[in-house]
Amino acid sequence: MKTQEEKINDSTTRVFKAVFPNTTNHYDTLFGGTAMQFMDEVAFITATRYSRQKMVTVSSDRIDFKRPIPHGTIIELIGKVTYLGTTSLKVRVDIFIEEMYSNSREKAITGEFTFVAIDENKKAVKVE
Ligand SMILES: CCCCCCCCCCCCCCCC(=O)SCCNC(=O)CCNC(=O)[C@H](O)C(C)(C)COP(=O)(O)OP(=O)(O)OC[C@H]1O[C@@H](n2cnc3c(N)ncnc32)[C@H](O)[C@@H]1OP(=O)(O)O
Repeated sequence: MKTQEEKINDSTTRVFKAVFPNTTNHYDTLFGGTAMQFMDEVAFITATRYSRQKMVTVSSDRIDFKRPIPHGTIIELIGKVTYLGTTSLKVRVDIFIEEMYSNSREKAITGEFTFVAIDENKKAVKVE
């Protein structure tokens, strides 16, 4: 039986993507809405890997866009469970920018998402 800390570590989810022009706006930076979609997906995967239950998004908390993400960079999204409630849990997702041809790396976006575990009748159930 895993401890809560082991479950959080094991469910921490890292996804890399290359930022190509099909995801960028007229400033040549990643669309904010596209970043939010990537984050929701990584948060969902993290919540599901933590609980192995059906999870739905109930809320997205504040999302801070600290740096623009230029095309031609690599981004890493990291999702980590930060809070466990009774039927809900929170996942923080950070996006880091890496330049392709140097070791430069900086945090660009941070956000938090709340998920609720549901049963076959779509009712909230305890997160295991
Ligand atoms: C063209 C290309 C397209 C590509 C595209 C790709 C998309 C790539 C993205 C993929 C991403 C996948 C993501 C899939 C997941 C969905 O998409 S889910 C769809 C969106 N979400 C929904 O439809 C959920 C709708 N809401 C509900 O069904 C109900 O509110 C729920 C979730 C069953 C909860 O029911 P309820 O009666 O409100 O429950 P209640 O007992 O009041 O609260 C339950 C818990 O939620 C908490 N809670 C309730 N409201 C809130 C709130 N506003 N804030 C924080 N906590 C709250 C409560 O505090 C409680 O927590 P605990 O104290 O038990 O821990």
